[in-house]
Amino acid sequence: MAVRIDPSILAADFANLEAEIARVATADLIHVDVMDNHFVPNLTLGLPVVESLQRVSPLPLDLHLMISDADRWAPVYAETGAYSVTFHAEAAADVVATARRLRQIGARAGLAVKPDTDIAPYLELLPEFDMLLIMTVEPGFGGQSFMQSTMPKLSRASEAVAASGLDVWLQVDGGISEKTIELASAAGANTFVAGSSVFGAENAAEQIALLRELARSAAGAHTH
Ligand SMILES: O=C(CO)[C@H](O)[C@H](O)COP(=O)(O)O
Ligand SMILES: [Fe+2]
Repeated sequence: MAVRIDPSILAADFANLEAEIARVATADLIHVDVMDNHFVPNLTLGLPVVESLQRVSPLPLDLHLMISDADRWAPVYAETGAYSVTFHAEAAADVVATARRLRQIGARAGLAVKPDTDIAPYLELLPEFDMLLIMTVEPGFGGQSFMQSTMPKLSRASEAVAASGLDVWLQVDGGISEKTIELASAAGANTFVAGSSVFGAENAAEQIALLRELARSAAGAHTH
């Protein structure tokens, strides 16, 4: 089973992003948290920085938009050439129309839900998405504790994806470390965002390898 590790640059040195991305070159994707101080109470980076990262990153960019008015802005971010654009269900008026726009532009379309948002209404829309992001912390800040209470929702999504036969990735984001990744993998996640646990490690490549190995072995435990 494919396991993807996506370091979140929220935990990197923002003055040296190109060098920081080089430290995690053995990962699969670079996770970029865009926050607008409106949808979430924090402000990170926007289009000019995403465009610059797009020019220098050897790995595909996985944009996580924590911004209001996702219907309007998600396609604009996709136009930067990003590999994947994930927007929040809570921030979009028409999730299907927005996902279709993203795919038309050539990006993978991801749909994110906060810990308290039910995933059930979106599971019948699986063919419209390439990825579901089940947040495992309240979006807004790095370094928070993994919320195990989100695991039943992840299992439910995993069962729906398996039943559909579609290759929709299941991503988790928030508090993913060597202590929590097996739980998320056993519940069906295959795409793991890790900020502080990767960028906070002395040897980021070793930490990525460890997370990958733990996720792989725990995935074997998962049965539908
Ligand atoms: O979307 C996010 C926060 O809203 C980040 O991607 C996430 O928090 C990663 O940080 P950490 O691994 O340190 O929890
Ligand atoms: Fe994120």
